[in-house]
Formats: sequence, C-alpha cells, structure tokens
Amino acid sequence: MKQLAELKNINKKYGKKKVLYDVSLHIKEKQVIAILGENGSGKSTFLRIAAGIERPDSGKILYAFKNMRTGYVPERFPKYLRFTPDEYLHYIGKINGIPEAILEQRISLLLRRFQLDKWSNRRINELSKGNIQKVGIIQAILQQPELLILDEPLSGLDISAQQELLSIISELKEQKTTVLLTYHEASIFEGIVDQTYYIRDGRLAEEMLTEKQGMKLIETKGFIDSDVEEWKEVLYSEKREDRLLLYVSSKNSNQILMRVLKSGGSIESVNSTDVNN
Ligand SMILES: Nc1ncnc2c1ncn2[C@@H]1O[C@H](COP(=O)(O)OP(=O)(O)OP(=O)(O)O)[C@@H](O)[C@H]1O
Repeated sequence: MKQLAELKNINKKYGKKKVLYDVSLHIKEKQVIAILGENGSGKSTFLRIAAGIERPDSGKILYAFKNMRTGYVPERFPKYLRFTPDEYLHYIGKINGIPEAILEQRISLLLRRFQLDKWSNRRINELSKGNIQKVGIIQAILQQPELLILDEPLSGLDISAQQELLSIISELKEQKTTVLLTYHEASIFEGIVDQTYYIRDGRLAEEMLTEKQGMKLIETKGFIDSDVEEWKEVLYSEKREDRLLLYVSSKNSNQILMRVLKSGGSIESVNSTDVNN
C-alpha cells in the first residue's frame, strides 16, 4: 500500500498550553483513519495541521506528491456566507480548476444526493445547521480529493445524510482516497474505519489500531433483501421488531454496509462486539 502523506514529530502549543507532543503518523492511500479522543484533546488541531491549514511549531508534513488534492471539512463550517450553495460550490470548483461542464454535473449530483437541491438558491446564512454542514462536505469532496479530512462530519446531519456520507466515503475509498476523520459517539463510521488512533495527553497512541479482526453488529431497518441468510459474509442474523441485526466479521463490514444501503435499507448503528461474551 502506497504512502500518501507522513506527519513527522509534530509539536503544537497555544500560549503555554502544549496540545500535541511529538506526534507522528503514516497515512497510506485507500485508508479510513479515525482520530479519537476526549474534548480538548487536540483532534481538531491535529486535523488542521494534517490539512495544511495550521502550521505546527515544529515537525514536518510530507506529501507523496506535489499539489495533492486535499478536502477539509472543519468542525464548524462558516455560516455567515452570503452566497447560495450553488454559487459557493461553483466558486470553489473554479478555484480548484474543475472544468465548467464537469463542475455543473458534480454539483447537481451532490446537491441531490444530500437532498440539498431544494435549498441550492437560498443563502447559506439562512440554512439550518445540518444543511450548512452538507455544503461544507460537498465543497470538500467536489474536487475528488486524494486526502479527505473530516472534523466531526456527522454533527447536525440527519440519518439519511449520514448514510449518504457513509456511502460517498466508501466510494471515494474505492477510488483511492484516504479519509482522516474524527467523531465522538459510537458512529456508523465504525464499519468502514481501517485504523483508529487516540490522542491522549497530547500524544497519538499509535499502537491502538483497530485491526479488522473482531465482529461488528450492524442494526438495519427497512431492509427488504430476503436472501440475507445466503450472504456469505453474514455470520448470523436476527429479526427484532422492525430491525434486522446482522453479525459480520469486521473485515467484511464495509461490503455489508454498502450492500444494505444499495438494497434500500438504512443503517441504524454499527457496533463492535465480541460473540464469545
Ligand atoms: N486557536 C487556538 N487558540 C488557542 N487555543 C486553542 C486554539 N485552538 C485550540 N486551542 C486549544 O487547544 C486544545 C485542543 O483543542 P482542539 O479543538 O484541537 O481539541 P478537540 O480534541 O478537537 O476538542 P473537541 O472534541 O471538543 O472538538 C484545547 O484546549 C483548545 O482550547
């Protein structure tokens, strides 16, 4: 697997407060990497540095090639923008040199996927928090980045937008994009994350990666595929009221999530589990 970027011995402090101590991370292509940690642990700082938006006090960021396309969604996307989503996305696309015809196509597809098309001619500063967040996500994926950095992207998104984002991330990953993201509560991302790192006391715990060995419990709803018993990746399934619970090996959970979404089902939750308990 090729390396896409490397953060080497990053240190960062604000005033006297040291936030990151000598943090290093190898970022390989086609990976989904979660950076987790408590409030104030330095996740957003780390992501801003990885995105090249903030400079570390010392340390280096090495990218595998020049002019790497990097998409970044901040924790809070600016809400004071007086543009409409349509104007703003065209503007961002032009800055990034996307040809007009392709840009037009991508913007209308993404607006539709996030059910934002009906808001596309309202000013961003008049939109709801979740719809503003969607504009933030679309501007970051518009240029089909090689590195996509998402700081708590689920915040404010309804379940259908969360699922759309999940399926877009899976598609981007197939096209070689690496995704670096952070989230708080157990999230629907758990099924597609390849590696999990924790920031504690300013240090990145490199050892704590989630190798895809365990089991995942995927809770689905509105799922109409009756052949689920025959899916070889599903180890066990159980009906509970309007839900269908699928137990799958973690390494197959990404495929299953996609298959459920493509079959018109929705994903209510994804959790790690240990069937031996
Ligand atoms: N621009 C800044 N100026 C001063 N202090 C800052 C700045 N940005 C972050 N900090 C401080 O650095 C520490 C880490 O903040 P950061 O936002 O990176 O944490 P986080 O893990 O993303 O938190 P949360 O989960 O609450 O979003 C905090 O103590 C914060 O107050």
